[in-house]
Amino acid sequence: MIETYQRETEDSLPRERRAFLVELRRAEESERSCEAHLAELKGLVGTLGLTIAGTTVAPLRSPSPALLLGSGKSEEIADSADELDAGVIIIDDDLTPRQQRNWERLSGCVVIDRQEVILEIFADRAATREASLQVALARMEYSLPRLTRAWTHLSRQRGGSRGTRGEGETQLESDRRIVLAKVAKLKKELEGVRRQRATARKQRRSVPLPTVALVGYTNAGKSSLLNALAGSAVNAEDKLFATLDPTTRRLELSGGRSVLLTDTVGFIRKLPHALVDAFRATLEETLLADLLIHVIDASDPEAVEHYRTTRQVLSEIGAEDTEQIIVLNKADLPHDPLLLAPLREADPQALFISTKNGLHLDILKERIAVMLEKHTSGHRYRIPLDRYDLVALLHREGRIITEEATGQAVCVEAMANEKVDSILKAFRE
Ligand SMILES: Nc1nc2c(ncn2[C@@H]2O[C@H](COP(=O)(O)OP(=O)(O)OP(=O)(O)O)[C@@H](O)[C@H]2O)c(=O)[nH]1
Ligand SMILES: [Mg+2]
Repeated sequence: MIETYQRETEDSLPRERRAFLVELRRAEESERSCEAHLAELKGLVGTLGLTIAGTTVAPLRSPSPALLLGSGKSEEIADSADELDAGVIIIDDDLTPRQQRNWERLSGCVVIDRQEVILEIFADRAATREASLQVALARMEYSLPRLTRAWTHLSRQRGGSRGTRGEGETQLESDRRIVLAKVAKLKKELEGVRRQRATARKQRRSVPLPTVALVGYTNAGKSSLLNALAGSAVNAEDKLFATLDPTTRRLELSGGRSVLLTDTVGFIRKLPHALVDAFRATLEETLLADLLIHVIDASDPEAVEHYRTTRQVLSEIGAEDTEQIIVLNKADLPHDPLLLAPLREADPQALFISTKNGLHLDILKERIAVMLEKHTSGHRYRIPLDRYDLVALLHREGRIITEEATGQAVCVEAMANEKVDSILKAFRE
């Protein structure tokens, strides 16, 4: 069934900003999850600043190499887009370069697949040099086999210039060479930026605090949780992919313990591989963490699928074995306990929280402290006040867990390497 939208929004934007959305429904997929996917796609497309002229759900039985869908259905979709005056068709799946080209020929529209939608959003969001370079690289990797398309990127079309079509073999070859040269240049520049970041991380690590990374589906509330726990003001918005760069804050736990808490980029169903590759360095913050807090929007009917997607991306980057605390966020909103049962099965200790009203944040902090205990169990030293140089040494070279001044001595619980420990041996308790 083709669903159309009200005329007023239809008339307000030119044809090239009006999109017709196609959700594919595979045999094994339930109607409910298909609807949820379409709702998510609408959110993504809205984020891109396009108007939705109409939507349809097309059953996908056996994928065709030419158009993915059968030719009859494809023509029907192209006609609907035309009737609704949509200049963009968005298909919520991956299209091969050939399928995309065929679709554009068939419809006369710009035809965009899911990967490109996500790439475009990342491109819009990228604020730092590193994020911009990473996204640029991912986009080039995506566009390289698609150089014969009428428009390489939506943004170009948004900018109003249609770009010249790479006509003929020679034009295509020179386009390829240009793109490859750009890729090489970007990679080199990225290397430089990453080296800087590695240095920054090393400096942070030289105050060796345990690290905790917030991970989860986009819009789950990771940045909000960082703000609520660490009292910071990281950008948290009802926007998909509000965060592209990791932000780290110090979090004080009970008993004078501290940890470093890092907010990271959100994940999404079918996250383009090119992006996972490009963001590998950023995602390293997750990989190197001692503990992950997996944030789930409990009010989202797709919470379980979001959980699985996040697990899958974590395993893609090699962080699947890192210990996790599952938090079911937005508990202040209505949620269905039955729907969430698989999550409680995966982690019987999964904790309902709300960053909005502060529910259970104290318990979460306790839980973090307990989980990190094993990373922080060191020795207790009783250091006389006149040997404050040794306390300073521990501060410099070790990881302080607790510190307390008592009369003539300072009692420090700390992790230290063997060398430092041997210097302090006489003061061990
Ligand atoms: N009702 C309610 N809303 C919340 C809660 N936590 C976060 N939100 C809202 O959810 C939206 C997304 O929050 P963010 O913290 O930006 O989510 P994120 O996981 O960082 O998202 P990305 O950076 O896009 O991956 C915002 O509009 C928040 O205000 C909560 O406990 N309850
Ligand atoms: Mg965020």
